[in-house]
Amino acid sequence: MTTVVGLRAAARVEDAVKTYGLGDTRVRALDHVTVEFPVARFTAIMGPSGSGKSTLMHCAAGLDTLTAGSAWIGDTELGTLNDRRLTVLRREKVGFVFQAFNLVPTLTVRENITLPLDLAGADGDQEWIDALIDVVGLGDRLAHRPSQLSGGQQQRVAVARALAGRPQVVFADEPTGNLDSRSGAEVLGLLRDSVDTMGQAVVMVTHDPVAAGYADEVLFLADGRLVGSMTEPTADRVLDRMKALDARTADGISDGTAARTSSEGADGGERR
Ligand SMILES: Nc1ncnc2c1ncn2[C@@H]1O[C@H](COP(=O)(O)OP(=O)(O)OP(=O)(O)O)[C@@H](O)[C@H]1O
Repeated sequence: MTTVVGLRAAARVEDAVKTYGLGDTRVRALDHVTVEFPVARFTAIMGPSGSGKSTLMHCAAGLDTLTAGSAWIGDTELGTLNDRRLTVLRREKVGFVFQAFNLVPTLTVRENITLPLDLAGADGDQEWIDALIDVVGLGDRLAHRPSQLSGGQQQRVAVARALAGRPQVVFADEPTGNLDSRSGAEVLGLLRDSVDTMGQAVVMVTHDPVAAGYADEVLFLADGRLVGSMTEPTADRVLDRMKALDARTADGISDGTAARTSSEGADGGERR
């Protein structure tokens, strides 16, 4: 089992198994995965297509349920919550950033940013909201609707919205997938800043080695298993590792020993 010495977990899954379908069509999307997402750390999840990245993120974020094992946000095990309490926990403790921005088209920029707080009936910390608006650089666009913004600006609104309620953890699913490289860099810089200056926990699924290079640690999945990790990643090193994983997947190599332990993961991948 993975252990993170001295780092508090904002979210974690333990011995997570997720299967889809029945009989011949049964797919094991997660195969006994144990991982922690610490406070004040930016974790990227990478792996070949179909390796289980989205499934891991969705189950860790309470958007989907595990077949076996447990998922936790802070001290709360998600499997113990009914639908209503799970919805409240997601609203109060989790921030989401999606590839497609998912802003509400009829609301202004400011209304989109404060939406999670408004839904929770909370006033929020206005100073904090103003600071966020400042950081995302959209102070002169607050009365605009999303359709009046560029893709990069829309995603910056989405990041501000995810951070508005100071959630326990932010999950970002391909947040730069629809952006050009400059806008992508701005969004990744914002996520990075939220980790460095606010101690935010950020978990990001990405196919992009450059995006993964912004993280503190990259976790690699293959065939539903955690097969390695890399701390202090660079785009080049991540790309090399992905090439090796893709080759391994293409060869159909699955040696059954992929579940990671704390000392596994090349490149000094032991978790800090
Ligand atoms: N709702 C579903 N029903 C059946 N099988 C599913 C479902 N969702 C995912 N799967 C299967 O589970 C496995 C993992 O899928 P997942 O979407 O988590 O992979 P991924 O690594 O995010 O892939 P990609 O990089 O292509 O988005 C795949 O084999 C996929 O076909």
